[in-house]
Amino acid sequence: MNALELNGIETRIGRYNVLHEVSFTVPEGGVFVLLGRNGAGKTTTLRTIMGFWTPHAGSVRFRDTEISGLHTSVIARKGVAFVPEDMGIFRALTVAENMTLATARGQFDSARLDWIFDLFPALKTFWNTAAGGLSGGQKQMLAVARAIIEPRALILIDEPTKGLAPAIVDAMAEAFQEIARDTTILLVEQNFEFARALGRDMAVIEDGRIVHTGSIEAFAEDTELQTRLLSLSV
Ligand SMILES: Nc1ncnc2c1ncn2[C@@H]1O[C@H](COP(=O)(O)OP(=O)(O)OP(=O)(O)O)[C@@H](O)[C@H]1O
Repeated sequence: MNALELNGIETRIGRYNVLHEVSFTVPEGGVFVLLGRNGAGKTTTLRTIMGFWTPHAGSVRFRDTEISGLHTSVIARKGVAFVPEDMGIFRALTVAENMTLATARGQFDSARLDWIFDLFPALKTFWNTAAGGLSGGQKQMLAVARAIIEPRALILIDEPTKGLAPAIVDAMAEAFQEIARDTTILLVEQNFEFARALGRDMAVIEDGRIVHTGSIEAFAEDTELQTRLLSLSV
């Protein structure tokens, strides 16, 4: 069974057709990377999966359930979480309060919380600090921690390394590797080295269309393809 399958997705925002026949399959387990230039449609794809946009055609299957057209809260309850690019944290609330709000019943499973503290020790250190006072990397860690405080089958993460220092990016990569042991991650990234360190399979989106799918290692070795699709030179 696959974690996620998009088939012929068309998403319209206002008068604009943003996604055109978007199809790709995310296997269960590990990290799947969606790459693309600015404005290519990566965020719209994640928002469509999460039910913030309803596609006017096509299907989104999460495991064996059709989820397109369902309300975001229903999709979340089925085990899908979203870490948006703006992180969606409450700056005036403490780390503890941000985490509590992300739980299903306002209570922590203590073993799970310990696991999160091992992944992101800064969250334990700043547990009673207002989230607005955290560094950019710590805010991103909080955003990811909120998404995994309850067990999830699939998390959608939008450009988590944007603007972060290299040492923080390395810590994030380690944490994602651990998270991906029992959760499928669909990662939108522009940092190809980060994506490559984590990912196994990938898709490239351009002008709202999927223009390439395959293994990330094959893509990493094909510099001509990278330059053509992403203007990358690695
Ligand atoms: N709410 C909106 N209203 C109108 N147009 C939108 C909206 N959201 C996205 N778009 C348009 O859809 C296209 C895809 O945007 P999207 O944010 O999905 O791209 P992206 O690949 O995530 O880019 P970035 O890397 O810059 O975040 C862009 O042309 C954008 O202007």
